[in-house]
Amino acid sequence: DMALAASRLKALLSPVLHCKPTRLFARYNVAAKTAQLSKSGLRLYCVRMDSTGVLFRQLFEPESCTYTYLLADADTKEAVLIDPVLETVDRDLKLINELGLKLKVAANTHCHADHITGSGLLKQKVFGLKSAISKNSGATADIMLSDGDTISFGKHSLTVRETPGHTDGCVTYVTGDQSMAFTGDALLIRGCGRTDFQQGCSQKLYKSVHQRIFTLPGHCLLYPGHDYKGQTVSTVDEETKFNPRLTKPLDEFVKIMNNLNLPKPAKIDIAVPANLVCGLHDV
Ligand SMILES: N[C@@H](CCC(=O)N[C@@H](CSS)C(=O)NCC(=O)O)C(=O)O
Repeated sequence: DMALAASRLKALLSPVLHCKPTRLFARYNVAAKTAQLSKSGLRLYCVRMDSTGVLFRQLFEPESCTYTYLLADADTKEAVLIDPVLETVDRDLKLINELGLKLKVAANTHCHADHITGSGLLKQKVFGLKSAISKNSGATADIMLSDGDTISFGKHSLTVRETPGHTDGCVTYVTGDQSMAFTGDALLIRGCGRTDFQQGCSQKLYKSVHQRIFTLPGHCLLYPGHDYKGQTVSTVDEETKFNPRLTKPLDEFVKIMNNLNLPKPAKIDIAVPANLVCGLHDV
């Protein structure tokens, strides 16, 4: 009957549309709405529960335009938080508690320069929580990650791919089925992380993206560490076709990166030292 057909269609379309239909409207003109949304206290996030039973939330911190990602095993309730932000720790914990999840690991994609990580404060608030960061980051954490390491949550896991270039310690976290990758600041949607401080190197970044991210399956969903225009998700196929920087040959890419002329992140002088020790609250 019609109801059954409609529910089957919805189920079929769900992974394609990715967001709950009501949230799809928020995708349009999101840049113009971001300030308004944050003022009204509404959370801008994307929802997914795929057939493998990974529960997923994309959370946004509007001051630094940082994405935090929550992934959990829907059965065991074990959860991982990628790139938590100090200012939104209570929001994240509220959601984690509402969903009945057990937060096991707070994993950073790198030592951030623009905001303070929430890992240290989370460790104070969640008994047994472990922090994780690349061993090449210069920072301290409970779990020091190397290429190929995995972070498990229930029957699921994230695999570490080292993607240096924005910083030496940048990593991309890839789900076990390679359907999602969390690229931090190595690859942004139609952009990439800057390479003008913290060991930044445009040649290294180009190699990382081409060899470690663009080699993932074309349908792999790419979730960046930031977005300044309201974009939420991309795919390997899309970025290999439309990324205005990384589709260029290496020499042109290097020229683009040398001429970005971006102002220094406002919080760099407090964020970097704090993030070397897991945020203001220490490991
Ligand atoms: N205005 C922001 C900093 C914006 C910025 O520099 N973003 C970084 C990632 S955070 S270090 C970046 O790599 N941007 C690339 C780009 O093309 O925009 C602030 O003051 O915090």
